[in-house]
Amino acid sequence: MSSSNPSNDDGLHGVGKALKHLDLDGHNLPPSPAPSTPTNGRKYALATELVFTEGGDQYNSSSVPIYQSATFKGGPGQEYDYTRSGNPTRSHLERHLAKIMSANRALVVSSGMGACDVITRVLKPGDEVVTGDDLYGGTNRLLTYLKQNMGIVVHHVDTTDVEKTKAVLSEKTTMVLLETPTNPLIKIIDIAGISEAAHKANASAIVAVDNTMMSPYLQNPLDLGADVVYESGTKYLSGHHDVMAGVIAVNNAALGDKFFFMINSTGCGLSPFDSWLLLRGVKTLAIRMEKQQANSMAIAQFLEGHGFKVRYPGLKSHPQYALHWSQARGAGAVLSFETGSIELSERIVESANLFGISVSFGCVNSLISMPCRMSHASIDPATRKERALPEDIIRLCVGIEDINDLIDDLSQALVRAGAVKLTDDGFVALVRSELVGQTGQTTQVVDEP
Ligand SMILES: Cc1ncc(COP(=O)(O)O)c(C=O)c1O
Ligand SMILES: N[C@@H](CCSC[C@H](N)C(=O)O)C(=O)O
Repeated sequence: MSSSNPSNDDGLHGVGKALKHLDLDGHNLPPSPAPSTPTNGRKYALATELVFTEGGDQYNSSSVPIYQSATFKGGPGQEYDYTRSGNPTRSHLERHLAKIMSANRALVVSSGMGACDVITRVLKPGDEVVTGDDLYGGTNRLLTYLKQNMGIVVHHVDTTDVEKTKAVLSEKTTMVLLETPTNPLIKIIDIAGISEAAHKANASAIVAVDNTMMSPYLQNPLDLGADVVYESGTKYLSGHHDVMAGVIAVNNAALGDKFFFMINSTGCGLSPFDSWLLLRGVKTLAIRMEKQQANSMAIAQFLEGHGFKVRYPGLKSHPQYALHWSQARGAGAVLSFETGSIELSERIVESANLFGISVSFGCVNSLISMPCRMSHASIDPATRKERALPEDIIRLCVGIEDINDLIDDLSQALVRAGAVKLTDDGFVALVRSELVGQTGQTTQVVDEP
């Protein structure tokens, strides 16, 4: 790896020149692992930028080296002294992510919830947060903790409705925290509309968007007026369920510095090896996402075509189809559907074979889960009811397997679970009145949301 000594910038790889433009915060960084494009913004199409990195080390390594070192020798003034504060492998990943997230600065931490923690640490007692009524269970849990223990006022509103959201925004609003599509109800939030309203109510309000469901390949909230975008890198960015990570990206340098301060102070920066794994995963994001969405669309159409109520923004029946496509470039690969009965949903989930029963999404393997029992179990039943989260909802997180195998697997699970009745043309979902007492099971029909 080149040292910070300018005499080593011999121009052989153009690294010395590129450096002048490397850091938009004005830091004149040494030629340690450089991003592929020496400017913020992209030179190539996103699919190309995802794979295009130039390490610039002295051996021209094709893969960025893992600097598995806690400390760096040298003394004051050097760029890296201690991995909690900074590490070349992590820096390379951060610069690469900034480029693909349309940001001036990206920071990587040890999980998506770690990212949410870093962002919400800027809040002070008395500050007000406006957020949605359908949120990942862990985010809801952290916000509830802040409300109950840290004196933060948290408003949960139906953020699909800009007018209802405006009604709770005020000069006291310090942060607006959005998810779109939401997990697990796949509701769509107008990022530009709410960002504008939030900044009108309080010019210094921070609009933070959890972009985990879409990834930077499909949606760039910073381009739509958000101040912060964060993601669970555990999902699409890495893609193989072999690493936990969180990513935060901003254009505002002061905000970036505040988040870096928190990361260095609390020690949640991503480890060198996990940074390397995430960088490797990001390179295949485009190809994975294309295949996962194509499979998801086919599955959504299959389920809807057989009479199930499906929530997926790729379907024209999605109530916010137009809004979603006005701000995103694809529908993603998470969909949910209802059966009318918790027991029936359980039997479907247990009858699937290729769809593994697991929390999380964004992996190359397909997954099936019941959010109320799994990812969202930390939201108490009364709150779930209040927020119209159907107890029977099944979430499918679609992978890259062969689509015929996935549809066969799902068909068998639906038939084995007794969720469908056979017709001359194949099968169709049972309607609620047909569910009561079917196949001798104790099937309790859940209320229509
Ligand atoms: C939408 C969303 N945001 C954030 C997180 C938190 O990510 P992590 O599990 O990496 O902490 C998750 C899932 O865990 C999620 O589904
Ligand atoms: N036991 C975990 C559950 C993780 S859920 C992971 C993911 N966000 C999903 O939606 O499936 C916890 O309590 O956080």
